[in-house]
Amino acid sequence: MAQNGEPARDALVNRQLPEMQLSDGSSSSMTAPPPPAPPYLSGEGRAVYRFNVEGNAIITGGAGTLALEGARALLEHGLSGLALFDLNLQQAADPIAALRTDFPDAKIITKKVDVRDAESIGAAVNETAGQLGSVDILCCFAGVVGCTHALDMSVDEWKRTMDINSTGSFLCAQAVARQMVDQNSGGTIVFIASISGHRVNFPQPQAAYNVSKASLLHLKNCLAAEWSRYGIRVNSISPGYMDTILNEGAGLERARNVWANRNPMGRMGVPQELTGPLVLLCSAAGSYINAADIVVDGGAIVF
Ligand SMILES: NC(=O)c1ccc[n+]([C@@H]2O[C@H](COP(=O)([O-])OP(=O)(O)OC[C@H]3O[C@@H](n4cnc5c(N)ncnc54)[C@H](O)[C@@H]3O)[C@@H](O)[C@H]2O)c1
Ligand SMILES: OC[C@@H](O)C(O)[C@H](O)CO
Repeated sequence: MAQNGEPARDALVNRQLPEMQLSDGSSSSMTAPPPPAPPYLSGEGRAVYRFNVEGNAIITGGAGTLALEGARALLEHGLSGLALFDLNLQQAADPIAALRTDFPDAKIITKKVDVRDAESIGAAVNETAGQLGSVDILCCFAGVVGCTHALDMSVDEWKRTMDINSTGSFLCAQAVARQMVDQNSGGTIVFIASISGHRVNFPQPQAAYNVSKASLLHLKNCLAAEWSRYGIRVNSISPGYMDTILNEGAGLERARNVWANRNPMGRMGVPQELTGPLVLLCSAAGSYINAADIVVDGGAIVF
């Protein structure tokens, strides 16, 4: 029953969750993590304050264009510590240095990590927790794209795309969720999926990429269902065509015109346009957003 505009919080806490069967044959019985404390509508409970980003984040593909823009936004909203994981950190030496200059109070570290390598991910997550004190947020941006007709697709290209975009995101989420469960502090995980996971890209042939991104949309549902009991929210963002290096070369010049012409807004997106949803999902403003996908594509998906 609501009183003074606030939910009856007592009714929401100490709720027993349905038991879940574990892999060792036992079952877990847990109490639901509590909702945020009141006041909801006044003072620091106001929405504007709920967009503060607290704790420390790991961002994979952290040397990429969209990831660096996301990192900057999380730091602007209060992130204390940031670990950028990428295979090729050198490509982003300048923007990473700029983040360190612009956010002198934040601890910013980098780790060379291949998201296909479970062992090195585990070690890097442990080291990050040691260096920053905790891991509270994971954003999985690491990804690759290829434009090969399905008739010509090699097994190696198919596997590489799936290994990095799909399995790589799972391995990072698993390692970070293990850390979050040990911390007993909950957390939030965001996969960067794509509108390519919702529909088939046109005009470029991208079966492997499209399927890898579709897998993330359901993976976030599965992990949200399993990990909410530990206070871990799992969501995704599906960008449309954004103006980044990923969409340059490889014969994509003609495709760029097609994408803009088929978009109700008549243009591609710019990296900054992803940052609002990322901050929402990584802050208390998103505390009841779970297993959701936020499409950021100018309306391309319906056109
Ligand atoms: N740009 C777009 O239009 C668009 C649209 C939808 C989704 N996305 C997704 O957003 C993410 C970021 O895209 P971007 O445009 O910033 O591209 P980007 O190429 O700038 O960034 C991708 C990053 O992933 C890193 N990476 C690749 N393989 C890796 C591996 N095995 N281990 C660790 N890191 C690895 C790269 O080094 C690179 O820094 C990708 O997952 C992409 O699929 C992009
Ligand atoms: O659907 C948009 C993308 O995921 C991506 O930018 C594109 O398909 C890469 O060429």
